[in-house]
Amino acid sequence: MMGDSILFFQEVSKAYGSVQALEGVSLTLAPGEKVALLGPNGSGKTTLVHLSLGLLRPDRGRVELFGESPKSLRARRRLGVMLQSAAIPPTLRVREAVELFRSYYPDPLPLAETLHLAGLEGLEDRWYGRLSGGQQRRVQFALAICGNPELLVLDEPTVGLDPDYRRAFWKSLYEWAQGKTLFFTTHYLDEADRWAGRVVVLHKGRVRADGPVKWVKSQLGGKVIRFRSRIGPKAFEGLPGVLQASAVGDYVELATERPESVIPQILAVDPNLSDLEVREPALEEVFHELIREQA
Ligand SMILES: Nc1ncnc2c1ncn2[C@@H]1O[C@H](COP(=O)(O)OP(=O)(O)OP(=O)(O)O)[C@@H](O)[C@H]1O
Repeated sequence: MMGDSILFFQEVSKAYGSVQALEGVSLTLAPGEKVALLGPNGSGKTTLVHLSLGLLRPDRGRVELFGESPKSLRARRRLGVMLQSAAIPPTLRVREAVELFRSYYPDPLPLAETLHLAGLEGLEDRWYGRLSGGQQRRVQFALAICGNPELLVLDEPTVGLDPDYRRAFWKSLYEWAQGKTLFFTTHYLDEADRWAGRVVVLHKGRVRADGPVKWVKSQLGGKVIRFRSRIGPKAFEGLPGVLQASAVGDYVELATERPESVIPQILAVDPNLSDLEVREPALEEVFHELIREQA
């Protein structure tokens, strides 16, 4: 395996019948990394997560968790997991569920701290099956962190959470996750942008981009020039160095690789433009571009 990696994939492929879900995926997670796994529906994210956890076997290649088979009990005791669905008995009370899961781990978090981090205070005596979908998600989060694991794997953890709790969830997670390794999938690109130090973009079962968020953003080499103008985006579209022009609310936005050469030209087209700024593209813009390139 690679050094003291937490998770290691080497040339991993997995097919379901004729559907090639993953193809030649290599990936290493180092201790303490916060990694978001992104990709459109069906790109192979859940398959990759399930392989990491030993729930699936690769057809080809190698998967190691803490340097061992993901099926090994020793490796699993260092791992917390929150998947898209959870088989938790409906008549188990919240406190009982957390106590049960804590008992699987050698050095669990205190019960009160777990309940606090997951926002479950006041719900301890409720049956799991009688909770709302969002509350059940909180219980699943509590079960994922209650063992105080070194690696936390989360598959779309914030689906079904309202915006307030989504924010609270990430805040709690980060409070807990100092020094831990985090691997999560999400369709909310703002979550990856804000909370991951590194993003891996999957598309059609292959890794399309892998690196620090800033690096992935610079992959396309682009910047966005934004300004207010009475003249519409069409007037700027054909200028040399402008890749794309669009109207966003009152603003015109231009994608370019050479803002320094484009700015004098746009000032020549509209000397009265205002609120000029040059910014990095949002992860969302880069993501769609990366996928479009490969379509
Ligand atoms: N058990 C299965 N049997 C057959 N095909 C499957 C199975 N599980 C997944 N697939 C297919 O494998 C591909 C990858 O699916 P996967 O669930 O890994 O994607 P995903 O990126 O997690 O998608 P989503 O964002 O929709 O959750 C898809 O084409 C999917 O239809």
